[in-house]
Amino acid sequence: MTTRLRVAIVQMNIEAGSPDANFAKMEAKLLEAAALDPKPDLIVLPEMWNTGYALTEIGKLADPDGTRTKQLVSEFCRSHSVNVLAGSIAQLRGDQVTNTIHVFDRTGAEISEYSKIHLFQLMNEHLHLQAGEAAGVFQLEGSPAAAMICYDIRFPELARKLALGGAKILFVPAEWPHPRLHHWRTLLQARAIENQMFVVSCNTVGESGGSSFFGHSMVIDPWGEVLAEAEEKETILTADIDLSLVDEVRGRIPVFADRRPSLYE
Ligand SMILES: O=C(O)CCC(=O)C(=O)O
Repeated sequence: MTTRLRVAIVQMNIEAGSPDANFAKMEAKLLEAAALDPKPDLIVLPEMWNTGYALTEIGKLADPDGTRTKQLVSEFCRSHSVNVLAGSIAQLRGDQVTNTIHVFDRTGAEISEYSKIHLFQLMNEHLHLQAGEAAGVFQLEGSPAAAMICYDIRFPELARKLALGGAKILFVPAEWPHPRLHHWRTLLQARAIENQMFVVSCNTVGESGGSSFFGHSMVIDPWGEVLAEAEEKETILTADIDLSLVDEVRGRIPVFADRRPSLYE
């Protein structure tokens, strides 16, 4: 098990409604990230990067069973010996579409899948997408990790459940728009501080469907310190994480031992 991880976050402009263009761009971005020196252990991609928020035509655009995504990313992981948290994609399952993260290890094996549990009514997600029904912790290079998607970070009880399940690092692919930058930064920091874990978020940039996405992907440590934060432009943001800090912080302020769930659960 390693406690040190170098992460590379692909903050990019997604072309809504154009999976071919987004797949071509993502392939180039993955190559750019893997070529960084030092090389990252993990590459993190944003929410719905294959289609963007083209929700009214999402049934036609979504990746059937995630096949195209899995082929691209799994092969990439194997040939570059890198882990990829493949953001989320719009995925077709039968006649429903989910907003789904796939995680692949260095061998190209899929190690986790998560579909967004909380659909964002303000952007009509509930009219076009099927909500996920399960959340869980997975092992990334031997360390417990978890993922949520965008609006999910407004639900502290989900993050707490994942932390209680052992997660030391939480990944948050997103397409979070203006004008709620202060919500984004505050909620991400709060999830890190209250759960004493790393938070790694990957937002998008650019205009689409009447929304403007502000970037500001962030890496936050278990004290709530911002280790890295992107600006409002396309970039690959990197940070070095030492997961042993989680145990140190949890030892200093024993929030988990001090909980009194019988009074509030
Ligand atoms: O909660 C918010 O303000 C933004 C959420 C969002 O854009 C999403 O979940 O796609």
